[in-house]
Amino acid sequence: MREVVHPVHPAGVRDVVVVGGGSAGCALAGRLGARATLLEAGPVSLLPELLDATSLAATAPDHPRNWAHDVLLRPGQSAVVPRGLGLGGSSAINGANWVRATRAEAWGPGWTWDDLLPFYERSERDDRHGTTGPVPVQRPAGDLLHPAASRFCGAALRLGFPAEPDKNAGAAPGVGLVPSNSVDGVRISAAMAYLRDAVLLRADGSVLRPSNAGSAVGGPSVRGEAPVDRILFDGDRARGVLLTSGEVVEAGEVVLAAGAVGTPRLLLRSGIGPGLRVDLPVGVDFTDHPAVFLPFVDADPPAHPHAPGSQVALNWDAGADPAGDVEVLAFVRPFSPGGPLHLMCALQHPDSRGLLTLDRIEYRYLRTEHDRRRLRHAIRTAAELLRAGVGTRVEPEGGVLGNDRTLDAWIADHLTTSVHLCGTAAIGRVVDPELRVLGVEGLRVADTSVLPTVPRRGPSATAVAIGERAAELIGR
Ligand SMILES: Cc1cc2nc3c(=O)[nH]c(=O)nc-3n(C[C@H](O)[C@H](O)[C@H](O)COP(=O)(O)OP(=O)(O)OC[C@H]3O[C@@H](n4cnc5c(N)ncnc54)[C@H](O)[C@@H]3O)c2cc1C
Repeated sequence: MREVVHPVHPAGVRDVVVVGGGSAGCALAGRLGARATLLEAGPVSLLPELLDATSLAATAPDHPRNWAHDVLLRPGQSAVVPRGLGLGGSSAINGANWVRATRAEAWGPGWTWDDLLPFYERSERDDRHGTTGPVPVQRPAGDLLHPAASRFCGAALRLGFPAEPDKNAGAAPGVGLVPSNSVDGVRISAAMAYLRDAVLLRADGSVLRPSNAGSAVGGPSVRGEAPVDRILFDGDRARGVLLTSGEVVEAGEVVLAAGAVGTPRLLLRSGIGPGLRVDLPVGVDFTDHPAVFLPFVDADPPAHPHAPGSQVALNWDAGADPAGDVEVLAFVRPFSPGGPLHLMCALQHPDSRGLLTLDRIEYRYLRTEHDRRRLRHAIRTAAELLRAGVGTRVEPEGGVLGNDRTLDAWIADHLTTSVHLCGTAAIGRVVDPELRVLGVEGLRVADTSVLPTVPRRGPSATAVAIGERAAELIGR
C-alpha cells in the first residue's frame, strides 16, 4: 500500500475528501473550495456528446462514460441501467430536466421543502427564482418549443387538468413546461457549473487545467481516474480512503458523493451495512420511478437542433396523492433518426422498494396492485392526451389498452426505469439529518442515496441542492 498523506489546508482548516464528482459532489466541492479534494472514478475531460444536451449517446451500455449497471427490474426481467462515469457524473449524461421536488416529500427533520428552498435558490440562475446561482435554468420558448409540446399542454387543459405554469414553484401539480439546465443546446453539468475554479488533475497527476488565479477562495483539487475502493478507519473514525490503485488519501472528513449505487457499495466494502461491523440498512428499501414509453407519430417538422428533448410534463394525482403520484413526460425528439416520438408514463411515488447489494440491484418494481393500477392509469391518460390532439399512437393497440390483463403484459414487455434511484443510505436509517453516517465519526454521505424516498419529480436539482446543503453543514 502506497501511503500518501494529503496536505492540510492552511490556517488549520480540516481537509475534506469528497468521493464522486457527480451532481452533488461537484456542488459540494465547488462550494468548499480549496479545502476540498474531489476524487472521481472516471476521467475529468469532456466529450462532445456530453456537451450536447440533445444527445443521449452516453447512455449507450458500451459508452465509456456510462457505468452501465446490470439490474433486475422484476424477477426474471434484467436490464442495463445508465449512470454517469466521469466528472459531472450523471449530470453529464442526463436529460437536463431541472425540476425541484414537491412540498409533499417527507424526508425528516430539516429536509422539508422550506428547508431545501434556500439551497435550490442558491444553485439556480433562473429569471423566476434564484438569479445568481451557477446553474442556468430555462424553459423551452420560441423556436425551441416544439409544436407537439404546445399541443400537449392544450390537450391536457381540454381534458380538465389544471395548469402548472411553473414546475419549480412548489404549486399543485398540473401541466406545464419542464425547466432545463441546458443553454443553446449545451448541457450544463454540475461540473461545468461548479468547478470553474478547480484544479483538474489527470490520473498520472499531470494538470489538465490549473486553478483560476482570480478566484477568491481558490478552487478544489479534482483528481480524475481515481476510483475509491473503501474508507479507512482509526477505530470508529474515518481517517481517509483507499484508492483501487493502493494509494491512501488521508482526510479530516470523508464525504461520499458517489451516487445512489456507488455510495452504498463503498459503505458495504467498508464494513457498513446489514449484518456488518456497523450494522445499518445500507442498500435496503430504495425507490425509483418505474416507467414505460408510449410511441407516437406526428406531422411536425423535426425539433430545433437546440431544443430540449423532453419539454412538457403532466403531473397529477391518480387517486390519493394530491402532490401528484403519476407523470406523463413528452419527448419531442426521436430516440433514433426517423423514429417515433414518445410519451414517458411513470409512477412518481411507488410503493415498491428495491434492494442493492455488492453484486445485485433489484428494483422489485410493480409488486403491489396499487402500483400496477396507477401505471395503467398513467398509460391510459397518455393515450387520451394523444387522442385529444397530440399525435397518433403507435402502440399499444386499442384491444391491449382496454384490458388490464393484456395491458399488464404490454407493460411487462416495455418496463424500464426513469434512472432516478434514491434511498440506499437514507436519512434516519443510515445517516442523521446532518448527513453523518450513524455509528462512526468523520464520515458523511451527500448525494441522492440519502433521500428516504425518490422525489415525485426528477432528482437532478435536488441532488445539487443536497451538495449545497452539505457544504453548509460541513462549513459550520
Ligand atoms: C441517463 C440519465 C438521465 C437522467 N435524466 C434526468 C433528468 O433529465 N432530470 C432529472 O432530474 N434527473 C435525471 N436523471 C437522474 C439524475 O441525473 C441523478 O439522480 C443525479 O445526477 C444523481 O446525482 P448524484 O450526485 O447522486 O450521483 P451521480 O451524478 O451519479 O454522481 C456520482 C459520481 O460518483 C462517481 N463514483 C462512483 N463510484 C465511485 C468510486 N468508487 N470512487 C470515485 N468516484 C465514484 C461516479 O463516477 C459519478 O461521477 C437522469 C439520470 C440518468 C443516468
